[in-house]
Amino acid sequence: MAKLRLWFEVIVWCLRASPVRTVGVLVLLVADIAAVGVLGLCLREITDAVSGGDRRTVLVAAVGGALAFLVISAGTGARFGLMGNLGERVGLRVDEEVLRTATGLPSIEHVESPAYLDRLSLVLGRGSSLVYAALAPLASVSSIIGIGVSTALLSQVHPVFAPVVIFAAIPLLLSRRGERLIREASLASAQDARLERQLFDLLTQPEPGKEVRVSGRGGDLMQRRRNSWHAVHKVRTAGEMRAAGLAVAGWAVFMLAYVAGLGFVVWLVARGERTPGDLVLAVTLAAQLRGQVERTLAMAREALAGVAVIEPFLWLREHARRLRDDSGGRALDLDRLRSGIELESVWFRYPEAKHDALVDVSIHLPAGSTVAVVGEYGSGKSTLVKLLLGLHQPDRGSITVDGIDLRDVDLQSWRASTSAVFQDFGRYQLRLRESIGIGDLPAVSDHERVEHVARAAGADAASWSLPDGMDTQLGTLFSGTELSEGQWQKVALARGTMRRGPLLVVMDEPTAALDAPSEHAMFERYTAIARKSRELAGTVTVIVSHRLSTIDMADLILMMSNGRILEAGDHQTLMAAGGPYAEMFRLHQVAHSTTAAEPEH
Ligand SMILES: Nc1ncnc2c1ncn2[C@@H]1O[C@H](COP(=O)(O)OP(=O)(O)OP(=O)(O)O)[C@@H](O)[C@H]1O
Repeated sequence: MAKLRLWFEVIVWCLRASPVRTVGVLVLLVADIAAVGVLGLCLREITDAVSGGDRRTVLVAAVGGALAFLVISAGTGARFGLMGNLGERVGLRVDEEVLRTATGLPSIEHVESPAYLDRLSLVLGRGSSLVYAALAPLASVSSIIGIGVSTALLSQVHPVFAPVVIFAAIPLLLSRRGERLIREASLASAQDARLERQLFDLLTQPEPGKEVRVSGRGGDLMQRRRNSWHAVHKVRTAGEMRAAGLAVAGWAVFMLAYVAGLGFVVWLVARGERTPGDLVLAVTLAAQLRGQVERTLAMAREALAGVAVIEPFLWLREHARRLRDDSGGRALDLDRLRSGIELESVWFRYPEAKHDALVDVSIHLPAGSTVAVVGEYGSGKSTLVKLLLGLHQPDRGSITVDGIDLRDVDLQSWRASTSAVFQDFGRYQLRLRESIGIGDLPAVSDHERVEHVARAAGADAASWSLPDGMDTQLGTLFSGTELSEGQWQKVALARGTMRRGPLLVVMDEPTAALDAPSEHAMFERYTAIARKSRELAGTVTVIVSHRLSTIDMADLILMMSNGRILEAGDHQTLMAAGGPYAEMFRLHQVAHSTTAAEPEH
């Protein structure tokens, strides 16, 4: 049912994209049905009229035959050309829908799910195949009628030709089976294909490329890429070989029947039971029948390529609909936090991961507090903040904001009440003003506010001597000015503070690219901003950091390990408790004093 609906939808997209081309394809399909029969009949008339000396019939049949030949020879090419053009236009529409789905969903579960990514890689850039899938049934009907007309005319030559269509259907059926094998191979190798693509990007793109060159891991990565390529190639080649074997077998059956049939008519003509015109008709129709079957197969191949896109396309749609339904709820209507954010027995595991990333996490983050999350690598700090932002949903347990469960809230409205800066921040190659302003889209043209935020974050066009001040184009993509890592980070920080009075501010290692003095200055500035937000909206500010020197001023420190909160409290309390936090702090101080005591060379 969903497939039928999609079929109608694609036909409507085609008509909207180009009514002339769509109708052109349909007209050519109908013309193709008649042309083969007309050509055969005209050739028979010409042969018999030449023997009988009937010049007028020869002339009329020659014109008819020429027109039919023109439709057959030029029509198919023209039809594929028109369909290709329609495919490109509709492909854009399909890509847009997929991208809108990918970016418009409230959570990011989908972009971390291999099942989703596999489907996405099969659909993106291949939307045009849907046009073939939608028009192919019509083309197939036209081809099948054409084959029927040819068969009926051949039966006129001799009834023994009536079952010829069965022989024409054998290659069709075997080819369909072959295409299914190719499709299965393509899905089975999608994950390796994605890995191969990723390794290729890693080796060729400038940012990761630097690291690869310095570390000298280029050869190893190339070997891995080669292995992935071979894995993909092996599965796909096996599928293609089996499909080719089936196609050859189908054609062999058809060709045997074709040769035997023509031999039979030659024998009938030799015995004087049929005219030479009948022989020409049989030769023409049988040859054209082969062409018709070939065209039908080509159409079926295109259609199946489209079907290979239909399944993942419908899957993505359904997946997006489910995620949207799951996240449906009322808008969060809070102008300030009174109690705070409460996590109660929260468990979370990434799709297809083997371990829980969060294990039974329960904690109250009081309104107006600054919370620092610390712990070793992979202990669950980023996962915790992603759940707080609603980018993932807990598998068990709940997160409530002033008593309202985030599960019952329209996540877009919660997102509108939050600000976040991540370690892997975006480098938006826009003008500096826009790159900061998009942190709060409705305020992107508020120059005064953008400049104030930029100054506060140290993303100051004047001190960076940018050629066009705040209007300087950033990045090299559009011949703009490239910024240093630290400068890009300051832009990201400024963007993260554009929103006024957010209820939650998240900083997931936002200062990792800054030197120690810049980081210190940055935290002083952000503590002041957090204080102001706290008065305005009871904002909870969550800072994830590995640098203990920057977190001892937090009101609440969460010490994480293996997805659990081991300890929670302020710096003095945790130090007095002498637990894992105190131990980590002591080791940090020892390491720091050892480094400081080392003689300079
Ligand atoms: N997208 C993902 N898919 C599967 N597992 C993931 C994913 N992201 C993180 N994990 C796993 O979840 C656990 C917690 O990861 P998380 O990124 O939250 O740790 P972290 O404390 O922020 O680490 P770091 O300090 O290195 O940033 C780790 O075991 C990690 O391997």
